[in-house]
Amino acid sequence: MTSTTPTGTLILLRHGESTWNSKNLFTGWVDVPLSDKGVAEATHAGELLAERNLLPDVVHTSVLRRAISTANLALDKADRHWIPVRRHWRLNERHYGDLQGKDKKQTLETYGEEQFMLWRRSYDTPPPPISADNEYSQAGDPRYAELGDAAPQTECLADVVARLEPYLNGPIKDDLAAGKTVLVAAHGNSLRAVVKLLDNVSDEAIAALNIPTGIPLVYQVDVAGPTLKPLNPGGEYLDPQAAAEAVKAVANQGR
Ligand SMILES: O=C(O)[C@@H](CO)OP(=O)(O)O
Repeated sequence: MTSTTPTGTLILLRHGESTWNSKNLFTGWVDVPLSDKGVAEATHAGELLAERNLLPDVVHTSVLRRAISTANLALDKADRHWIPVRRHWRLNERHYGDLQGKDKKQTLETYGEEQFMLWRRSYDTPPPPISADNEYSQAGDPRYAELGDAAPQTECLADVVARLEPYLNGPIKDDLAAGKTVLVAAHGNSLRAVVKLLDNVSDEAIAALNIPTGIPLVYQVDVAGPTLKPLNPGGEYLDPQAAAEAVKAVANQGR
């Protein structure tokens, strides 16, 4: 008797370049729009999906407009603008605490390489928390009202993994298990958290893993167990050459 593993197709898409990516500012939960280049990247992502006939049945996004706009542009290009949408703050970018709105190069110069990289890429050192009167705080933002005092004031990647895991192995896995092709439009660090969970990347190795803007990363996943398991570890970028170049640029931000 042959047994087949129930599998699903999970497409991860980091938003196209934002206006603050182009200005080299720490962004986190600040709700900035796409740049013109980001709009073009998001549209191109839709072309790549259509070319490969990878047509999502449902899309999950964060509650930040750079991810929402990216999903809309890509899906429109792929003629899938009509599919159901689910949004959740658990897919948001890492909250960057008091660094939100600060220039990456200036931060590197002020605090030095070691502190800069600890805040930016260490697994468990969060930046200092943001205060409620900071102009880039999310205090009072109605989209986070349900969180109350639990709303983060800063996060390290470990915090993002912890808040994202129940969503990945909950609503996203449920859609995959129902046979749907799932698009997740999210952010550099929330997708690093997804990749860490899927590929079981160590706390040390995840520091060197960067996600490029606007290039779909496709995983085939086993949906049978309690947690998603990739059948193609590391996934497949639909434009591997562009992805490799863009990954280097993300790694070098601030320099
Ligand atoms: O500023 C941010 O929110 C993120 C993503 O753009 O930056 P970094 O890659 O430095 O973590």
